[in-house]
Amino acid sequence: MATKSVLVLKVGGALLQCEMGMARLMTAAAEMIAAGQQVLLVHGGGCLVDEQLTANGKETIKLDGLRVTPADQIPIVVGALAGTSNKILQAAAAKAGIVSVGMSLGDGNVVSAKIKDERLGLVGEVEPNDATYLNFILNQGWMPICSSIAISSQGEMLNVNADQAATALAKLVNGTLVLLSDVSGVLDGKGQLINSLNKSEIEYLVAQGVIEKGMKVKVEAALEVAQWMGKPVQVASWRDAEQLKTLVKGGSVGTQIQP
Ligand SMILES: Nc1ncnc2c1ncn2[C@@H]1O[C@H](COP(=O)(O)OP(=O)(O)O)[C@@H](O)[C@H]1O
Ligand SMILES: CC(=O)N[C@@H](CCC(=O)OP(=O)(O)O)C(=O)O
Repeated sequence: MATKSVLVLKVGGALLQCEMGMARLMTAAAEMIAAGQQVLLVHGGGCLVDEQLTANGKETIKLDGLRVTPADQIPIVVGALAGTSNKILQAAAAKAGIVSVGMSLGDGNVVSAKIKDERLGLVGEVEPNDATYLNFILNQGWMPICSSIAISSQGEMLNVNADQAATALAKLVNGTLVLLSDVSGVLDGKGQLINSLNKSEIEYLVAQGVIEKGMKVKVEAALEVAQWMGKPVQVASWRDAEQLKTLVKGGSVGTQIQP
């Protein structure tokens, strides 16, 4: 049995287009798993969705960092996230010797899902529900790799922002959440890394337009979990080999979002 809390690592879609980044991340995950650390990987894939929508002649609209997802786009979104993105990561995990289980938010009753806001179409909002399935996988020493496609009780396939998916799963397993993006953390107006941020500082930087789009969604998701758990959530980069090494040792990296 693991003594430390489950490490919930969320990776953004840009990782999937970087072989080296994936290999480094999976090597780090394999080291942690070998040391008895349970790791749950949650992934996005926004850039793959963009590519697939364009290839199919569809247009993308985002509202406040979230993709408006009309019914005719959902098969493409589901294919890109629960299909291609998920399997690319499973393949990279296998190469690093990790036994993984590819899954989505729709599996094993892990979350409950409903439509977030009618204006966004088939975009989901999720709440933690039942950890049995995830704990079963983690207790085998396997790594769940979870996409952000959910299914509502009405049987709708829903597109969930992957940072918000990671938030629900981190709460579900009472885990330690680390959000890994393609930037070293939250940057200030001059492009410098901010080491620590609390609620009022976040509100100020959002109002100033310094934190926007995907980073706004990410920081708000991180703050929610930090407050819920009473401990900081880290926003860091999968690109940075040094940050990954520190993470393996249990250290702090990137921007600490304070409760
Ligand atoms: N203050 C900020 N600091 C860092 N990145 C920011 C900031 N404001 C906006 N961003 C943008 O947010 C992006 C990260 O969000 P997102 O694209 O959703 O990442 P991911 O796909 O990794 O979840 C950055 O690449 C950057 O373009
Ligand atoms: C509703 C919504 O916006 N869903 C996201 C899900 C993928 C995602 O979040 O990917 P990244 O982590 O790479 O940004 C989308 O369709 O892009």
